[in-house]
Amino acid sequence: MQLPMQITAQCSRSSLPIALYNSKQVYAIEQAWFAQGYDSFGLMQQAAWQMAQRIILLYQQVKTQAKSKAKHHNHKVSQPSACVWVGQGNNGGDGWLIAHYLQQAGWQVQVITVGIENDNQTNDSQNSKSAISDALKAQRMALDMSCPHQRFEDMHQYQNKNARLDIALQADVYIDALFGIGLDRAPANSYKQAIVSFNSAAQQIGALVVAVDIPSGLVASTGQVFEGLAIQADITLCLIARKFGLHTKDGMGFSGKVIDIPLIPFASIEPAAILLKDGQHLTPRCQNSYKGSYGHVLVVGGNRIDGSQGMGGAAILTSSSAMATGAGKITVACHQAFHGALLSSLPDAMTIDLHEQESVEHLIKSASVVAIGMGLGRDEKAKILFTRYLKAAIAHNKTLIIDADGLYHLAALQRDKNELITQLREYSKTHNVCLTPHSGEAAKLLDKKISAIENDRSSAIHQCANIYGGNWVLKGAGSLILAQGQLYVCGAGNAGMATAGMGDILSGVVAGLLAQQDLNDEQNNLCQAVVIHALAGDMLVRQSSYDATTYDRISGNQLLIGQRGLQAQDMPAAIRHIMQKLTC
Ligand SMILES: NC(=O)C1=CN([C@@H]2O[C@H](COP(=O)(O)OP(=O)(O)OC[C@H]3O[C@@H](n4cnc5c(N)ncnc54)[C@H](O)[C@@H]3O)[C@@H](O)[C@H]2O)[C@@H](O)CC1
Ligand SMILES: Nc1ncnc2c1ncn2[C@@H]1O[C@H](COP(=O)(O)OP(=O)(O)O)[C@@H](O)[C@H]1O
Repeated sequence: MQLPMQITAQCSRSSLPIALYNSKQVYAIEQAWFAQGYDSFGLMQQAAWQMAQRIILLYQQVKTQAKSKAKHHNHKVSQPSACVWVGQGNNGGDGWLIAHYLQQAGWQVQVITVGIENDNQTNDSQNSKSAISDALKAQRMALDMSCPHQRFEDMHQYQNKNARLDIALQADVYIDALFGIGLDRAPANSYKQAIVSFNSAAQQIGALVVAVDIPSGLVASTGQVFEGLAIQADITLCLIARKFGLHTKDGMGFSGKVIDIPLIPFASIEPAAILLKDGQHLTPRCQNSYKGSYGHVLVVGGNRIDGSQGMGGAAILTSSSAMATGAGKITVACHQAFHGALLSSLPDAMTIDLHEQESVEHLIKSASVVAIGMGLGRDEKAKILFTRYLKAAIAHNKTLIIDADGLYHLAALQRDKNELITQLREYSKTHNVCLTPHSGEAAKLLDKKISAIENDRSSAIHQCANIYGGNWVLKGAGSLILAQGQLYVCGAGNAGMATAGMGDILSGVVAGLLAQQDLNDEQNNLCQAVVIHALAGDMLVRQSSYDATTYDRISGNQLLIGQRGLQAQDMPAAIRHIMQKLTC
């Protein structure tokens, strides 16, 4: 459902970083609270009461918006209704109590139970005693008020799997309380079917979908959705602490707008990660400065393997975006077949033949930052170049960005137990080395399957850092950044950016920012680069607070770019815009 402006504004980007926690940590926070003598059922009642109030408010906002849009107002006030789907755990307990409080507030409610045998029994022997008792207490409290309910397993949707759209339970709001942070395996049987039915029924009737704590099917600690199946929420009411999984991998796509319901104070637990949504302010340039004040980026990539078309575009994109961040000088060491193309799209850059090894080494010595690997190629000749230039960059104490084919060669060096990996790891303890794989590249670096990386991206990025040293970005929806041992999640970016060359653009932003010594550590670090890149992508598809008019490069006509068709070459203009906004 399209959410009204008031709701999106409530959840709009704030510049304050938000701490993210995994399930284990949230359970620990709860336990610490109970250890102080607070009652767990009391907390559940508090949670449900606050969520019920929030749902009433959200529904009023949706209703007001719908009315103002309708040509002929229907002034008849109808009783609002909610269909609450509950599972057997405490998340289900929250659901029962929300139904109870909404009913008390005059709503018409209908509870659909899943995996619950009858009114007085939960059927999961694995559940802890206290968890069962809280969920059961909640259930009994709702049933004592004659809360209407039915078992999903008895419904037509479940009985006749092929006709699941036949019955759509009418309700204004669909509330998902099937699973919370306790989900630890793929929903099967009636649970699986319930998630499918919930989504299709809610979509069919256009209900507002509210997830309790986390959309069911989404794993709080990883952002993974088992078998692609989870509740598609418009709004997630996140209890106690913001869950890591809401913001990375599948999380962003299933959670909708996230609203915090903090409930209890806590301070002593180190978060699993920090969510970044906005860039740091950039200090304006000093009047009395020259190009040398803003660094020299050397881009090493854009090769042409004998007989192939080559990958000159990668180097062009990296250098264009480095320039867009304000780097003072750019030299591109690429195959000479691309020098003409490069200069016609970026006349500000200098070029050198990638294969003139001594000259490139000489340039490495004078550059401030070396970005290596974009379109470098994966053949033996490219491997020799990579090894030689990497050694030169280390020997000359350069800030390094390694991406794309450079990562492929690193993985090969690691497989060969080449001592350059040990050297790199040691070097990165005292120098800035940034490595920016996507999941496929991370899989190569760790010699694992891509699915193993995707199932636990946080663990993958930590493993990369342990083996190779350095600061890392694991790219994708909700990119992870591991810098100086701290994990961050980029809360900006969109699926339009899933297109060729976007990673090359990111390398250029990292290189361009790191080259600018007039910016302090807060302003020119890896996190800042990832966020600027993502905000630029969002700006182009009008998904950010940095919206600006975009113009067609050739015709000069105003453009309305959507996610489909966003191109990497659109990015440098947007990056310039974000840089300017952050400087204001
Ligand atoms: N009293 C408390 O501690 C509070 C808990 N709260 C709620 O409690 C939730 C966590 O409760 P729980 O720990 O009971 O977790 P869940 O409500 O997510 O349920 C976990 C139960 O489901 C089972 N399960 C996991 N995956 C399954 C699958 N695929 N198929 C079938 N069964 C599966 C588990 O074995 C476990 O028994 C939070 O998300 C939050 O909604 C809130 O009420 C705040 C207070
Ligand atoms: N769905 C998405 N949401 C947010 N950001 C995305 C999404 N898909 C891709 N991106 C971003 O776009 C960039 C793509 O990089 P990469 O896969 O390396 O592209 P390429 O190899 O073609 O240059 C990364 O920064 C990534 O985080």
